[in-house]
Amino acid sequence: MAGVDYLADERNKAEFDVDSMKIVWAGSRHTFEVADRISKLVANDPAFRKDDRPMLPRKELFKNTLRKAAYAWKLITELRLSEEEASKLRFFVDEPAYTDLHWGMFVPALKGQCTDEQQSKWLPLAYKMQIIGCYAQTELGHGSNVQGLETTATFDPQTDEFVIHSPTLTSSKCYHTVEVLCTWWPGGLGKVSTHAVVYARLITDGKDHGVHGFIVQLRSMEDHKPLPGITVGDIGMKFGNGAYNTMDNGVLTLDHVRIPRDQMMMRVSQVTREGKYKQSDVPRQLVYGTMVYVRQKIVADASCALSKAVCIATRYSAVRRQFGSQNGGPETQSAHYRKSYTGLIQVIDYKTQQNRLFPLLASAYAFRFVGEWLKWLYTDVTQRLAVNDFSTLPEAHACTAGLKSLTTTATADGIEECRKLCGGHGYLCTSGLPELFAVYVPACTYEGDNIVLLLQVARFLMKTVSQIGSGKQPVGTIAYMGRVEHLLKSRCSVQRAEDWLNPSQVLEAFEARAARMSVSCAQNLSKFSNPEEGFAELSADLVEAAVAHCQLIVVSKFLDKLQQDIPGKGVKQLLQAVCGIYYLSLLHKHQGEFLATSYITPKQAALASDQLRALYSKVRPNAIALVDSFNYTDHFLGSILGCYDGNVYPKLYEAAKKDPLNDTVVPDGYHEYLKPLLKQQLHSAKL
Ligand SMILES: CC/C=C\C/C=C\C/C=C\C/C=C\CC/C=C/C(=O)SCCNC(=O)CCNC(=O)[C@H](O)C(C)(C)COP(=O)(O)OP(=O)(O)OC[C@H]1O[C@@H](n2cnc3c(N)ncnc32)[C@H](O)[C@@H]1OP(=O)(O)O
Ligand SMILES: Cc1cc2nc3c(=O)[nH]c(=O)nc-3n(C[C@H](O)[C@H](O)[C@H](O)COP(=O)(O)OP(=O)(O)OC[C@H]3O[C@@H](n4cnc5c(N)ncnc54)[C@H](O)[C@@H]3O)c2cc1C
Repeated sequence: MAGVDYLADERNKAEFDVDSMKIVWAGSRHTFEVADRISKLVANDPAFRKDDRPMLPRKELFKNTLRKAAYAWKLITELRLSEEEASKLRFFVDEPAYTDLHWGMFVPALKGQCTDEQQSKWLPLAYKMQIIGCYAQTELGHGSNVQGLETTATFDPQTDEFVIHSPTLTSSKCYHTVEVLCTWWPGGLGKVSTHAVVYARLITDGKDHGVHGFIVQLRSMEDHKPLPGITVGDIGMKFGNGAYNTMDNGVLTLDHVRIPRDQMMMRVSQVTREGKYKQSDVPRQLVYGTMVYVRQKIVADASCALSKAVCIATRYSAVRRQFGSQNGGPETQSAHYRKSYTGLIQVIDYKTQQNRLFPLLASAYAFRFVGEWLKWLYTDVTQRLAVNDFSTLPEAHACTAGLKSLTTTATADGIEECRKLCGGHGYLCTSGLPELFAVYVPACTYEGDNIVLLLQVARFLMKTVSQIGSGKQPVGTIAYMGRVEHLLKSRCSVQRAEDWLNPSQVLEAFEARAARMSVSCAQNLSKFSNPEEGFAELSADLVEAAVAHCQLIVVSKFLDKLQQDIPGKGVKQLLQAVCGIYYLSLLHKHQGEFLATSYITPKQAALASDQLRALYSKVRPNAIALVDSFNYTDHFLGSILGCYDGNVYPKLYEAAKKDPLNDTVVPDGYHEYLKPLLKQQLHSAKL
């Protein structure tokens, strides 16, 4: 039944202005309008079809991605799209591709690590895609430990060149196996990139200066063949069908490959014509700047992935009915469902479903706002660096690392929970959830393993605690440590469930928990004579303290958002309820920590749970409108269960009919394998 909106009754229940919420979600009216226009452009163009991805063999899948990327570029140039519109177009095409790495890492690395002169040479080529680049840092044997990379860049003063060399095949002493030490993983490297930013140990005059970035041409601009000394290829199939296999993650060995001296990225440090190593007046850590940039982007992206999953699970939970009486249904049902499902319960009305779904819905909003704030922080630190103010760099590193870890872990887990929330149908590829999970889950690993990144946050926290009382006042996200004495002895004043809606009370609860966990770790660390040994021994506790600190940041940025002027009928009130669900569900989940640090009592924890249930009831009638506010097209969602009109069952049935296995009634292989088997059983039965 074309045109019927099976979720119309749900939409009519909304108590807030959805159009205004769409603007809040997008960040501004302008951003909303761009996203709305570009998403429809993509959705209406059959060239961007993506429902066939799980069924395509790798080569075809990959060729399709090349086709889509080339077509997208054609549109971008022909329609003269702005940088903002072009990046939205790539986003809504929604297919991992070499372009993510070209625009997402190669170009930012050139911008952040090259001198002005180098940028004026390389950036115009990259902007016009006359060269395509990737970010080649990770090696087969070294990913997290960047300082341990083994590729070398040795300066040859005779020729004014660097000789880039991957360690050769070396015999491993144990097991007598051969260990290959090469670059491994970079996206876009395997089959596409003409150039790479390669990270290698800089050697001048026999001295090792640590890891630096170099621009290396990989392939001929004439025939795309690897240049002499370069061996390059794809690393093979990854998790899931379709999914991230549209990306050519690659392997690279460099056998004494020569590049001109001016292809060392020289913003942070330089090598002179004479081979002298010079360090600029900037911290060495700026060599890692591209990772800080991308981690910030990944945080913003987490809310997109989680909101997609939540939109699917919420719409489907309103469509799906289980149990209940056959006689007399809730009065809000649409005519269609009243006829066929009278009295059956929408699964979204089960409190257990709400208890799993609504905190994820709230997390999607929370990550959106913290992502906005992190973008501001990143812009701020970049402006400071430009005028040699490096004071906020450690905080920016801790925030990007910690929030990248927190949001990607919660998002990956959340997508999987949404799959389960959709019952059996969630397991179908047509639900969109298996592919979303398979594409998303490596975000917990790339750009820094999430545990490794939390340990960076923990180091920052321990450093801050050790400086308390030294006169150095902590600022920014760590300012609460300046009030540590108060936070260690204060007690929660909540007496009624509604008191948990008081922002300053909530903030103090999260600050007290984070401060107490950090201080407790610091006290335990001080018992070790060797601090590094202590850090390793206590690392599990340190990770928990880091998580508490990062959750505090997300909660505080959500509360800050609510201090702003938010126009639109009922929008602010709904966001207050959503924010409440975010922090109260965290409080409930980590109750043990809030109780163990003695800031709250068991009675206050119970009151928090009461308030949380009340907020579920407030959000329930608004749930569909809250996910409609993401403004996702059916194309972008890529899910039958999440389709806008809620007409799920006929669509599932039609999609199943189109599966290649249903091309024939009798399957291929029947005559070879089934018939003889069945005949044999018939024969033995007769005997
Ligand atoms: C489908 C994509 C979807 C969404 C994304 C959206 C947009 C993004 C676009 C494209 C991305 C697409 C796909 C992703 C592709 C993935 C790419 C990659 O994975 S690239 C490789 C990334 N690798 C890593 O992240 C490695 C992790 N390791 C590290 O970062 C560091 O080595 C580590 C932080 C672990 C360093 O530890 P440490 O032992 O302390 O080393 P070091 O001595 O080097 O550090 C000393 C000193 O420096 C501080 N520090 C460390 N890092 C930074 C930094 N980045 N910035 C500032 N400061 C830093 C460290 O804290 C320490 O400080 P103190 O001395 O203690 O003060
Ligand atoms: C899909 C995908 C795309 C990628 N794209 C790129 C790319 O474009 N360019 C690029 O250069 N790289 C890329 N990578 C590589 C990625 O950056 C690394 O895999 C990542 O940084 C993790 O490093 P690792 O693989 O060495 O993990 P490992 O460090 O080997 O992690 C293994 C385990 O050890 C634990 N561990 C490691 N160190 C510690 C520690 N100090 N303390 C406690 N636990 C520890 C980890 O928590 C983890 O559980 C990509 C990876 C993936 C999966």
